[in-house]
Amino acid sequence: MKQPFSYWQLLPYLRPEFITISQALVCTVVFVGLWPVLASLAGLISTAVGEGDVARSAQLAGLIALTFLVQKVAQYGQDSIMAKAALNIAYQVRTSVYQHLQTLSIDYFEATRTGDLSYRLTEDIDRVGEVVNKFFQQFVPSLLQLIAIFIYVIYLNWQLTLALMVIAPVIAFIVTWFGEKVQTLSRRSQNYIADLSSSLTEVFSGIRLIKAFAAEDYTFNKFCAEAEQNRKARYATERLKAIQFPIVGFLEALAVLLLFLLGGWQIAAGNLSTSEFISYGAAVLMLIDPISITTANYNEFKQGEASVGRVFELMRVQPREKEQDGAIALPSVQGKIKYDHVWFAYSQTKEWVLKDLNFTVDPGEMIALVGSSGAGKTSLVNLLLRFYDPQQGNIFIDGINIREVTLNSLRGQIALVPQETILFSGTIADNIAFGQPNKPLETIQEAAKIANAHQFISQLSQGYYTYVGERGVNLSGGQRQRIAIARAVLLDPTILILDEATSALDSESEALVQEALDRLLKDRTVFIIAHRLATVRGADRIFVLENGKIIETGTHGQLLAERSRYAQFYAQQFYQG
Ligand SMILES: Nc1ncnc2c1ncn2[C@@H]1O[C@H](COP(=O)(O)OP(=O)(O)OP(=O)(O)O)[C@@H](O)[C@H]1O
Repeated sequence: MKQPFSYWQLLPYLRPEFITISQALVCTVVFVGLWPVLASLAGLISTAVGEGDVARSAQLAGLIALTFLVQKVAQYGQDSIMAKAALNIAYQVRTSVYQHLQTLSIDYFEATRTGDLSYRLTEDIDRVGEVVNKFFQQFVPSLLQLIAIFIYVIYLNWQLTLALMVIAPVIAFIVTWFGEKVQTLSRRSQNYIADLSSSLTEVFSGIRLIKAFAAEDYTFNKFCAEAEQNRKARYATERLKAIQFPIVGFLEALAVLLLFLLGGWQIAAGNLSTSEFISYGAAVLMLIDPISITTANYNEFKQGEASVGRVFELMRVQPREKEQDGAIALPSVQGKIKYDHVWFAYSQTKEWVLKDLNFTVDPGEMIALVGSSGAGKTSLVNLLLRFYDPQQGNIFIDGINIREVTLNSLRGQIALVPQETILFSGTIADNIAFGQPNKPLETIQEAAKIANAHQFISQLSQGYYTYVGERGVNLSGGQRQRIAIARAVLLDPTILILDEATSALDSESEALVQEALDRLLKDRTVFIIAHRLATVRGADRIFVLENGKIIETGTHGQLLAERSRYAQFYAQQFYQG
């Protein structure tokens, strides 16, 4: 489907820059207005030189130099002020798109290729900034220059101007045609480069799997095919541009020749003096630059329109889990959780993933969720964080419906420790205090001590200031888990959701992680997606999920005694443990 887009969408971002742009335009008017003055001075000095009048020639030369100087200062003002406005606009667009993306639901990011999103936020927005800059810095001055000089040449000799105008529509038609073509081709090649960037992100993040499956050739061939598509599309655009410029240039040359012929005719007819003809010629030469600049700009604007479209398309995506109007901040809670006849389906599949969940968890209780893969454990906890909303039923924390509270206040009281610890680029301290930049180092260290992480962090070369994440130090699985635990300790949530790591740790590391977890879980309401025997045994209650339903609840001992489904599951999953 073709998206409705145009540069009008940039208008709200131009408004705050109104004063800056106006200042730049004042400089533009001075810059442009001096062109006809220079053309007429060129006519006068050529006559003075022709007459051998040295004094007048020198006087005029001084005047011309001064005019040029003023004009160039005005040009500097226009360019520098406009660059500032354009960069401000790109910055505003970039930050508002980023802010908007943050409000979107998890499923949007699951369905969208991250490479494509990054491309839109970087390359596309840069192009938007460039277009705004060129519009005011080049296009508007060139257009005004065209208009000013045009009025001047009509004033000098309208017959000559009329004749020259015959060629202008031909050029305009050819320029427009090429512009449309270039836009179509360039949109295609931008899509290909976005595909390429997404594939690269996938490949680099899945590099272990690719190597493990010896799939290098397969991914290389896929990469080559995508790179080839991009090459072809880019070449088609470049070839078109290569034809466009010579054709427009040739037409311009023809126009100049025509000028000489017609000028001779007008001088012979007594309608034009030689000095005026020289001014006329100088003015026409001054037309060439703005014509080629507006031609080039037109193409860039067409290309840029594709970028504007791709950027603002993101702004039109609406979050699915919205805050209600008048949502209140969730007050500090005790941690009583109630699922009241909750039914949930993912929007893509529409099949019920959770069916009529109905339970209450008391403050400080630890619930282990067990069940086979796909039973709905992750979905159950996702609803508590409002990553998704249930289609039927409601969830309450301390009796407050979570749909009625602000997302920040809800999520601020729940900590999530995922199976895989994600470390962001930054120091270890930044990672522990993730999202809480003002925490003092001592508090961070306290959290790390509780999480059994302090010792190994202190042994790193730069301690808490050691860089991790991309291009940072490598940490073991157990160390990463303890950083994730420290993160949760620092957040000190009332409610904790823990997706237990499945990968086996060596026994020393396991003991350290377990000890850290025991401290973290104390006195909080906890949901653990349990993969280990020790966890299910230690839970106050176990919920056994099957096909989106809770089929059994109870303690480990109770459930085993009942010869339940849990007992079978236990035998299969944990017996070896
Ligand atoms: N984002 C999603 N979009 C569509 N369907 C999904 C999504 N996430 C999970 N599902 C489906 O929902 C069902 C429940 O998945 P869920 O991840 O909650 O199960 P789980 O018990 O946590 O499984 P596992 O132990 O493998 O993580 C599965 O059938 C799964 O395919």
